[in-house]
Amino acid sequence: MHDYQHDFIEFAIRRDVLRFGEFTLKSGRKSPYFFNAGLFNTGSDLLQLGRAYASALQNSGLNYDILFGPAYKGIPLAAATAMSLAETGDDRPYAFNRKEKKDHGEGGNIVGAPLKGKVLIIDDVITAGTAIRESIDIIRAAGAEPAGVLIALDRQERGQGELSAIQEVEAEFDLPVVSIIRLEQVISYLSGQEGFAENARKVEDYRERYGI
Ligand SMILES: O=P(O)(O)OC[C@H]1O[C@H](OP(=O)(O)OP(=O)(O)O)[C@H](O)[C@@H]1O
Ligand SMILES: O=C(O)c1cc(=O)[nH]c(=O)[nH]1
Repeated sequence: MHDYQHDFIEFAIRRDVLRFGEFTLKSGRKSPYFFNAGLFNTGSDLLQLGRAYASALQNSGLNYDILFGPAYKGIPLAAATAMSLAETGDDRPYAFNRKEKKDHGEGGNIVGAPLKGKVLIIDDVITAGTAIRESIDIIRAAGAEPAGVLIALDRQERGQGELSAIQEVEAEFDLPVVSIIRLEQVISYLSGQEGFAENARKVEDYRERYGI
């Protein structure tokens, strides 16, 4: 595990973004853990979050021309990542969409840099893949091509079939999906921490049952 991944898990637990208990997911599954990126909600959270996304992106070696954050939650994520990349001397354009088309002012539903070349999509999580499919449609409609997807946590669990929604997106669009952390790293972190043994066991059991 890289330092930025270890630090990100501690950061997420500290901010209650990563919680342990019993949670019902969109899928109806009962999960012993939940990741709520909406609780990264201060300026310093955004700063640290942007740095974690930027580290994951640089570590991935992905080749891209522009960052794209799908409305709404992807917007601050793409902006924070672009700022953190710039801090490291890697100044990239970024853009985002409006959910509702605007017909006054400059019009259109893309804001920021023009969508050109290889576009990297940044979001918090992929559940069924709907937001990513919509982003790919937007990118292609602008004459650009998707380069990959960057998210915070990969839960590494099956969707309806044998694959996870992330694996389905990778296979359907031949597109890499990179995450800051994966569930297996959360488990490895918990296993090494005093006071987390019970949570580690429950998360491992869940992974046994639903994991990919
Ligand atoms: O893979 P999916 O099934 O699409 O689920 C994941 C998407 O859902 C959430 O956003 P949401 O669509 O709720 O919009 P928001 O960002 O405006 O909250 C989340 O931020 C992802 O974009
Ligand atoms: O599957 C979900 O509903 C889900 C899981 C999770 O950890 N975080 C989240 O925002 N949604």
